[in-house]
Amino acid sequence: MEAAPSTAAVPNLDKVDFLKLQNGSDIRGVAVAGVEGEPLNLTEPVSEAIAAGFAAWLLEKKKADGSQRLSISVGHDSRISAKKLEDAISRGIAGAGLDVVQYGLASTPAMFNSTVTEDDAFLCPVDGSIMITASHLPYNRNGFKFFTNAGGLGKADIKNILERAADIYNKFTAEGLTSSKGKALASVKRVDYMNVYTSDLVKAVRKAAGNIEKPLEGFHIVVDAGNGAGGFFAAKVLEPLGAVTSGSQFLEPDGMFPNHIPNPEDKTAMKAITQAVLDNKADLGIIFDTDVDRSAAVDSTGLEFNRNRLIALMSAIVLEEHPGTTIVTDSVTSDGLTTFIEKKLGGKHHRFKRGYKNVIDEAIHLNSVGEESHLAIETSGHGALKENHWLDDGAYLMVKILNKIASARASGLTGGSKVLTGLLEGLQEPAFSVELRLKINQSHQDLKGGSFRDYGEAVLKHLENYIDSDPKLQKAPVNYEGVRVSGYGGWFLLRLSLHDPVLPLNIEAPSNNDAVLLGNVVRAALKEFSALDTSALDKFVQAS
Ligand SMILES: O=P(O)(O)OC[C@H]1O[C@H](O)[C@H](O)[C@@H](O)[C@@H]1O
Repeated sequence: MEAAPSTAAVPNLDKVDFLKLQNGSDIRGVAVAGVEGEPLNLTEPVSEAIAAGFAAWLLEKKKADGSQRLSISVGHDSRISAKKLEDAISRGIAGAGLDVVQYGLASTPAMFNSTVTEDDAFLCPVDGSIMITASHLPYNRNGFKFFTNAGGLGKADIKNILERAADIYNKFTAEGLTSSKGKALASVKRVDYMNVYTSDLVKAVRKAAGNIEKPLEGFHIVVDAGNGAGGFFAAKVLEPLGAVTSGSQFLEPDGMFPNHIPNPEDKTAMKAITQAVLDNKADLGIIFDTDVDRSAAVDSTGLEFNRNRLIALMSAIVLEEHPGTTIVTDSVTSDGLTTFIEKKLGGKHHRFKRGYKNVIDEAIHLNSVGEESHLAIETSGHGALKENHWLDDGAYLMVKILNKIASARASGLTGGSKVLTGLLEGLQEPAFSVELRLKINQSHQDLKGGSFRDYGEAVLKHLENYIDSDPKLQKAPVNYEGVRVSGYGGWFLLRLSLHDPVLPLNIEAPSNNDAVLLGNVVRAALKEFSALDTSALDKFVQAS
């Protein structure tokens, strides 16, 4: 970083400092100081510049000619840095001459929805939208997700915005920053958009149940929002539909996340909602991540509908509506899921890559080339339906589940969540499954100054050749990511992480012993790669 010229209003930053904030199709950084080794990089001026960069990108995209004033909605999750970043973002947008519509506490899917809602009274549709969130990451982080009515922005757009932001930032003057404050005060409007969004969810369930006002009457459903932004689901969705929600927990927003990480992939979080269901003798439990684009559920016996089971459940629901359709998932899904989707449900399983944007884009692509697909879903709990604008929406996934129990009730079936559990009949689940994350040491001499991605690719290539020489192992005939191999009654997948210098290794097998045999194959194949930290794998095979 260069020294700041004395006239600068902000410390000087290079373009690369901005580009480091990119995390796939999101922006992520440190917004709260005080954690050792994690210096602040998502400051207020940086955020203001990023918002101005988005505004400039949007003006160009929409070819706005000045006759129409564009507007951008801004929402946030429960993080402690939310308010200051909301102000900074608003200044960036207003400074660029666009209107700002603040929603306050909101969910990521609701923000996208505001670009497609037709409702003048709520200043909708907006032209663009920004969600301030860092999903399930620790309290000191924050970030941004951007939307237009075409969906979430992709990687190339984010890079473009960050490049613009770097230029804008380095031209900030003290007067400019002061004047953007004035402009923001004048052009910010506040709207209770979550009311519109939640009433749409309520309408969807009522309609699916045959226009019954309270289709969930008699159901006891507990919600765990993990102190993120999803608490609205109990009072604004479930209760108007007639459900009892007592025993729901951690609904109050608290950016220190004092109870558990709001993340349906987290074991402690799943344990917490399961316990709440059992303690309250509830029919169903629902859990969200911080910004409500991911979710999972729990049936009345404590069976978790997350990961492969959530995909199986959603596939069963979607395939009833669209027989034969293709279900696009991420790469770490079980073999049993493929059998279930294809043999039991009569659909097609397209096992693609990890990353919610990847699976959604792939489903859109399949439709464009004539293969019908209605569901794109990841084991992480991200899921999107064609009928819902391919919007990655954890709350909508739960609405589909509620529709199922409400319509079962309407047609005279009793038994609460049993109708859901019944849909999973025939799903084979592995007796043993594990994910081990093998780190690449980026400063190791073996990288020879190259990127960790190049090194990771070399590891994968070597593993692939190694497998070819072992007749007990078979490479997956169709595979889009990493090296997936069957053997010893199970399978493993080694792939590059989407963002980190890590090779995640997933193993599923009929027993712990078989999993160790598979682990040993990988260990033997990788032993010469000294920049790869295989201690997690060593520990796994030695302990077993
Ligand atoms: O590749 P990994 O490190 O396992 O991370 C993969 C995950 O990254 C992010 O969290 C994305 O939001 C997820 O959609 C994706 O599944």
